[in-house]
Amino acid sequence: MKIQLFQIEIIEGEVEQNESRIKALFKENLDADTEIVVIPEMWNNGYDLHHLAEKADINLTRSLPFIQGLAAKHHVDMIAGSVSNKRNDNIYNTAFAVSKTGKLLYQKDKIHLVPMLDEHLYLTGGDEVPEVFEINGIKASQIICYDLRFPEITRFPTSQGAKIIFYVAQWTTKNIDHWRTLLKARAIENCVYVIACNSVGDVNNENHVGNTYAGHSIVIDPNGNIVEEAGNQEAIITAEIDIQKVAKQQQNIPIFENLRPDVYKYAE
Ligand SMILES: NC(=O)CCC(=O)C(=O)O
Repeated sequence: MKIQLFQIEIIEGEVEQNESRIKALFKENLDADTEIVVIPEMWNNGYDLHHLAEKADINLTRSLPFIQGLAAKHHVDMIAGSVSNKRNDNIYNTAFAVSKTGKLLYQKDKIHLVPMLDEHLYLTGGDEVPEVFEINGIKASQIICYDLRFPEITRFPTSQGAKIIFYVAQWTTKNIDHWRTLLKARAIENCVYVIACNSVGDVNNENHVGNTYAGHSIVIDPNGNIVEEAGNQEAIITAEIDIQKVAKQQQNIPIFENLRPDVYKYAE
């Protein structure tokens, strides 16, 4: 199965510009036999957090039809990154996925808000754990950026049978080693494919000047091997994955048979 990741710069506060860019990439860079396209976190406004009250989407009324139109036109399933999204007087960082027929396959809010980008000052965290859903006939789940640091929330969909975990991100260069190490760990500890799409470009959030988004979008197989990885500039990753490798790895290392939730605990 062929998957493409669009590692792009998100222009902060410029929804129309970001939409036009994504549209153009579909026209110019999508391979005819690609089954799933992945785009980064917060692709509508980026981290233009001061203006989210005016600029965030409202209950996906703009972003969802935009992605549905692209998916249907290009006949491809979409891991549609995430967008800033107003709902019930709160603003969330909402991930979603759409099928090639335009069906909304999945929608969840980022749970843990990233203090290093002041997200917690402007957004509301979701309170539902990511779950498994089916995309292109394969069980998968979709997790947003900083939530990668909390392994429990990957374990839930993988224990439900997810074979691919998609991470959508605007992860910064300060912690690029964490990005690569944690993504590898999630693949190895769950024996699944990890497919992670990051952005590039400067962080313009005024409290974080000098920081940049790190790129290094990556596809990692269930044994922790890197299938494809981008550098720190805009790039399209094209990767072929063999989903049978998940079952083989889970037979070789039967972690899901050996789980002991009756023993695991947290300190109060
Ligand atoms: N957008 C994010 O959640 C950024 C997370 C990040 O950079 C990190 O180090 O964690």
